[in-house]
Amino acid sequence: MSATMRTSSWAESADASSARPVKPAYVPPHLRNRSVAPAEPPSFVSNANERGLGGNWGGSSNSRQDFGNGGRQGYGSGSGGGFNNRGGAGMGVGRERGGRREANPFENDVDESFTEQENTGINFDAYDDIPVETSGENVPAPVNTFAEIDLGDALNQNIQRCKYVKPTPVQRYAIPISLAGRDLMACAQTGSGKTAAFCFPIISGILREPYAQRPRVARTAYPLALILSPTRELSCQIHDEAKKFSYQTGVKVVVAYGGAPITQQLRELERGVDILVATPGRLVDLLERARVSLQMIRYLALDEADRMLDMGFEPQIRKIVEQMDMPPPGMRQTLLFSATFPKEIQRLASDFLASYIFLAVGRVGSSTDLIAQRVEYVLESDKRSHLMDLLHAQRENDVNGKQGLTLVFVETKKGADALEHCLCVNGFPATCIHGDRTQQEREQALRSFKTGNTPILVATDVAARGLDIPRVAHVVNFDLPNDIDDYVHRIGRTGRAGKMGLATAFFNDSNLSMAKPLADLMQEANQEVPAWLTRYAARTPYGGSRNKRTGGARFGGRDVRKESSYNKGNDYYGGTGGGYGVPASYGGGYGQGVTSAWD
Ligand SMILES: Nc1ncnc2c1ncn2[C@@H]1O[C@H](COP(=O)(O)OP(=O)(O)OP(=O)(O)O)[C@@H](O)[C@H]1O
Repeated sequence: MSATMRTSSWAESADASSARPVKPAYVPPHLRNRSVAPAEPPSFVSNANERGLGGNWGGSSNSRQDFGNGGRQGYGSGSGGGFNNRGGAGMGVGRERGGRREANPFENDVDESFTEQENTGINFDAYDDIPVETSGENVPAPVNTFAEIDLGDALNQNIQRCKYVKPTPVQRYAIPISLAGRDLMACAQTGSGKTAAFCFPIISGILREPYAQRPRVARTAYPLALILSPTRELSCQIHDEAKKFSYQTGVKVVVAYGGAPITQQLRELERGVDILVATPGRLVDLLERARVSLQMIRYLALDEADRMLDMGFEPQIRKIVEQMDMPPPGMRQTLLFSATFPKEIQRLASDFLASYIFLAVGRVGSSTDLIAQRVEYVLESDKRSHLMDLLHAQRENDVNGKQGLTLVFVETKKGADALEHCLCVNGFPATCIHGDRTQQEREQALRSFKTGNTPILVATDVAARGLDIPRVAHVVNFDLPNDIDDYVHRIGRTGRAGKMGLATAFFNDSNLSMAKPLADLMQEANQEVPAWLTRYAARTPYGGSRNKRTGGARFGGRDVRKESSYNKGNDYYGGTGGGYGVPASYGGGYGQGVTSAWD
């Protein structure tokens, strides 16, 4: 067990630093003879090398103790709300195909240490003035209630079990569009219920035509739907959600992701699969072993689609979608979802779609914006002490004894380890997640964070997208990302499903390229932009094309087909008209006939 796990109470730990031989001990602000005000940014003419308050915590990493992992729970054996927490035998009342009892996926909900049910207190009024824009031909009308949609009794019952009272804006639009059989590119803000927006129509569609004849080839699975996501943890989360939505429907959901033993996943696949949730790497492996065939795929969903189609993942996605045996666009239904959709990614994505509808659901109206954003000028050398000041203040302000969770984003895996260590030795219970940790360690870290045992999680971007962790009260961008879209996803780990959240970013001269996009984004969200950031923004250009947001003031993306240059093919992708694989039927026809709806 790491030091983080051994710390029983955050409140005790920061003050009880004498209990362990830790060096250097964190000195809370009230015990220091110093001001705790954040460092002022240097003037633009000075070299930014003046030191702010606080000691140099950088030295502490040399004194790292070996916390080891000895006490960590084994893979898949943890209790309470863990990822891929399948196989709770005998708990459920349902029955899967093949006669196995179906575990009750709702049981873990009450197993969480936070007993308030997160979904009951959603401030849906905050969604009332949210802007919505749709484009494409014959856009189906949105609905206001789940009752208006014919999802079937079993699915409706599960929606009730999830305590979803009414659809979120993205669900109001995306579900009727998908049920009408249309391809969809949906861009909606973080934490707004996109998972259900693509899962409901898929489950409902499979239930409506459940008897598709599938080939009988020994040891090869023929799923009807494929949901791809960029990280293992997100795939597990989608799997957990999809299991809830499909409980007692007979629809079988299986997850396959790297870093975990493949044999267990193969066994699950052999038992039958309707919906396969997967990360691209493990899926390619399964396809190459001929243990999965995509021949029967009727639904393809890409969650975090812009991430899936950027340089890191695109070749694998093309291989899966275009070079194996998956039916082509038009023969399958394709649903792409994200909170951000840069233009160049939209162009790539159109290769996978047929006559699609673009849906943009904007941020919640400014006065009720759910995430309060702060940016503070903090020199590199002061970041650690400044973070500990924030964490300390947070603890002091905690009136009801129920500490919110804090997610701290750093740039590198080494940086994550070092910061976790520094926090631990200074009595702040922290754990970390990044790509160099084993899957077992990653899952344990998340579980410990989620349950509140370790209320501080230091993470690289592996945790930036999609993870839905209740009670994340504060996201700290200890190191700012280089891309404003990454910032949007990171801060979206708080303020989810109508809840309020706080996001603090540390900015210094190494983040100049982010000054303007950050200032613009904060202004759009009606956040207070510090005068010094405005000055930086005025002096520094955008940090490359990726930092020009496509969505303008209200959206995380806008339909690229509306741009006059769309078919001219003279941007940096270099193709000529149609070079993006845009179906001929588009032919510029989106200039007119574009429907636009405002909620
Ligand atoms: N109709 C609804 N009513 C109440 N809660 C809902 C509803 N739909 C979804 N939720 C809850 O909202 C939370 C966020 O949903 P989800 O994780 O799907 O967001 P997301 O849009 O995919 O976010 P991200 O962009 O970060 O991936 C989840 O806890 C989910 O259970």
